Amino acid sequence: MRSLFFAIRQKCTELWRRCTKAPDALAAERRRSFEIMAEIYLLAFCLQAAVAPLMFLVDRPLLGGLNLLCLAAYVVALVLHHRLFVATALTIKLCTFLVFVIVGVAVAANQTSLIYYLLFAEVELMLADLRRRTKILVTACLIAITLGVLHLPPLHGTDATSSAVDTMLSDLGLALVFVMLCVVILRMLAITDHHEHRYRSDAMYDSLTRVLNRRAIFERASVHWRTQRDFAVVLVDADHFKEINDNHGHTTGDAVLYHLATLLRESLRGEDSVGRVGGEEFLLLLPDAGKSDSIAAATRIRDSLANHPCRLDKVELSVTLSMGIATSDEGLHLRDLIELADRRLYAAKSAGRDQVVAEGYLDTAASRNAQRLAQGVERALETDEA
Ligand SMILES: Nc1nc2c(ncn2[C@@H]2O[C@H](COP(=O)(O)OP(=O)(O)OP(=O)(O)O)[C@@H](O)[C@H]2O)c(=O)[nH]1
Repeated sequence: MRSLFFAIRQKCTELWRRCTKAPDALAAERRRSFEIMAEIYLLAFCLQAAVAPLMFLVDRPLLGGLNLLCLAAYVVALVLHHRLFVATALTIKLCTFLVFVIVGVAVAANQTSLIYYLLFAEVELMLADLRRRTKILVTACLIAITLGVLHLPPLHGTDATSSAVDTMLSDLGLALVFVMLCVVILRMLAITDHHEHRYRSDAMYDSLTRVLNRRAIFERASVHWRTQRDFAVVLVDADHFKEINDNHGHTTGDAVLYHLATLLRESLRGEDSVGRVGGEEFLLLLPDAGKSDSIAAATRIRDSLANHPCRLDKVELSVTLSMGIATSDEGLHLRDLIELADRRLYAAKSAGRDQVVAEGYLDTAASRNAQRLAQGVERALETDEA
């Protein structure tokens, strides 16, 4: 029974997600509005579907029939919304809704809740992806309609039973308006949160390897530096990577980069950071690590790569890594540290690759690559200070 409940719940959640998810092609700034409007259509559909049978039960067939009309209109609106006919979808929904409210007010003894439905229509209008001018114009129309509806002469009878039923319907209507407003606002916040997380993650992480991007890793390094925390930097570069691209294609090269990044991340501790700072070049930050700890980490990475070589289509691609290590006590500025790690990386390459260099080269002139990396640090520091 429990598993059946969970299975149904999962299916419903999946269906809800499928109906409300913005198409991938939709521009980032339009996704939030798209998703919240899709949620409103679905929510309105569910609530009115729940209320429709009640209308027939309490002998209000006209309202019940109008409810069914609304349900059909919401389905059409949702389909059109998904085809990005956003304005047409909203027009259909609003018009059907207005007919429902106007007729409802004319036949019901108690109009209060139906008037509040018009307020909800205004909320919907404001959230829709329409031009400001259109919103203002339609708002003016909604105000006029609301005032007009307030002065509609009631067509209902005045016997005691009918007014008790109408009061019950009116209370139910008001409760539904509250529920809709709460759900819409909470969903709106959740959708905004979700998109903000996504944008922040896109801004921080490298899209190919999912480790930190160049700017984010340098910013993190500058935070360690400013807080005067002891740390080590390790520059890691794949050897002869060009050959992998040349011999197996760029897509295979991408897969190898992804494999290397995953392996680096998995070989380090939780507080360490990995970032991609160039094509096949990664920067590791190891807080509280001295020279011997960082050499141990580098050895762990090389062992891990030896034990888990990159395999694609059952072909094993042999990749080795060269690394240069520097610790925070070896430079007066962060850029010195990065330059030193780069000189040591260069030394590892010159000495035949597939090795780790953690000593020496303190006085050698900076390589061009080191200057490029150091500029990255400066930029990260500038952004941080701004
Ligand atoms: N597949 C793939 N290749 C990339 C990417 N970014 C850079 N590269 C390639 O990485 C290669 C780097 O080549 P080189 O700088 O000559 O270095 P290398 O071949 O690794 O040689 P050494 O570093 O000296 O061992 C170039 O062929 C770039 O095109 C990427 O995102 N994907």
